[in-house]
Amino acid sequence: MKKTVKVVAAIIENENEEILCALRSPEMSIPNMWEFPGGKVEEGEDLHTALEREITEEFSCTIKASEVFKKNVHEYEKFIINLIALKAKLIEGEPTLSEHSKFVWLKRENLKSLVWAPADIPAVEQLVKEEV
Ligand SMILES: Nc1nc2c([nH]c(=O)n2[C@H]2C[C@H](O)[C@@H](COP(=O)(O)OP(=O)(O)OP(=O)(O)O)O2)c(=O)[nH]1
Repeated sequence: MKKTVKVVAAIIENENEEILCALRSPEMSIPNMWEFPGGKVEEGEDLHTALEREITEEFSCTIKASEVFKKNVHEYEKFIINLIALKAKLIEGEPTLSEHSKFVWLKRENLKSLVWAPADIPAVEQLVKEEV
């Protein structure tokens, strides 16, 4: 049976209504695909704490996570992902690359120009439709 992993992802919006998009590196699972940065929720951890921890680990900056924006369960070849995307704001520092290949800040209308991890598509679609 495939394992289900619970993953939180941050939709971090800046003051220009741009959203942080990160490219998974060739060494990561689901390589060379764009995602909303985040990672796996640890045992006993709440969603907000998990997300804030992951962003500090991966981007050396501090965010404040807010509401859940979109949930999606997606079956990959090797596992099932329960992806929970939360809105977030940068509260300290600027994102710095470590594990990812690159990151970009994009306006909602340009999000579909990237090749997204399949599990992220519903969140991308909802963001493109969202009124700001
Ligand atoms: N962080 C993140 N992961 C995503 C997204 N969409 C998607 O399919 N994934 C997949 C890629 C990975 O297989 C998994 C999350 O693992 P990860 O590698 O980012 O998390 P982690 O840092 O906790 O993992 P690790 O240290 O155990 O490798 O979920 C997304 O938008 N954000």
